[in-house]
Amino acid sequence: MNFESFTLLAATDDLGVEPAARADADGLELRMDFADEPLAQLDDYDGDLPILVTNRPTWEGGEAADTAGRLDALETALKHDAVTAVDLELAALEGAGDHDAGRVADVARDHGASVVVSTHNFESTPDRDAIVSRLERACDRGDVGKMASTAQSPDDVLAMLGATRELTADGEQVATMCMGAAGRHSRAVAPLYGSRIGYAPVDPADATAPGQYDLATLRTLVGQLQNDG
Ligand SMILES: O=C1C[C@@](O)(C(=O)O)C[C@@H](O)[C@@H]1O
Repeated sequence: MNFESFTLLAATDDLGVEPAARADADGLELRMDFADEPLAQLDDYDGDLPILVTNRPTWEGGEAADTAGRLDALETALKHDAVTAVDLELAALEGAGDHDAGRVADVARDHGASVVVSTHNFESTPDRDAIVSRLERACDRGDVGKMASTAQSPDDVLAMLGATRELTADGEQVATMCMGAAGRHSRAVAPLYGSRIGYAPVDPADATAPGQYDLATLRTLVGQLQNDG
């Protein structure tokens, strides 16, 4: 996955959804922190879609303990040919937590995999300049800078879309979305402003974040809006 154009990922904790995702997804996001035996799942995987692996620590809204083992698991996952991208938290790359995530980025590059550097806010959305500044730091450390914030108003979504457009115009690769009910439509609209990655569960009951559309719906929405252009 090079993310040179919009890439829609089926977000999941179960690689068994791959056949059902093929019609609408460009790849899978395996949320290793949500999954049962994620490395065994990767050992058994024989699907067609490429995989981005994420192992989100508890301090960034996930379920993985902040241990060296969390990063070790990502490094082991990167040894699988189907794994062509990895998500690393900006905070982990900038020294938060107890372990240096930079070693995972090095392994990713050794395997020709893309590095998505992510940052999340489950309470609010910063102003546009703060979004730009934080995403620039993320872009400096990987191939795509990603922000998922929580919108409380249409103004929050406007700030995220404006930042997305600004950074894209500057030549940066970003992935942006606003979580929650007020931000939900940004998942369909942000790609028109340059966002490179979307996340959606095959089954809406299996959402990995607030406000996600199901995969088929998001593919339809983005496709129709892109065709309107
Ligand atoms: O960081 C992201 C984005 C996301 O939180 C979303 O809002 O769709 C979903 C997560 O699975 C993914 O790792």
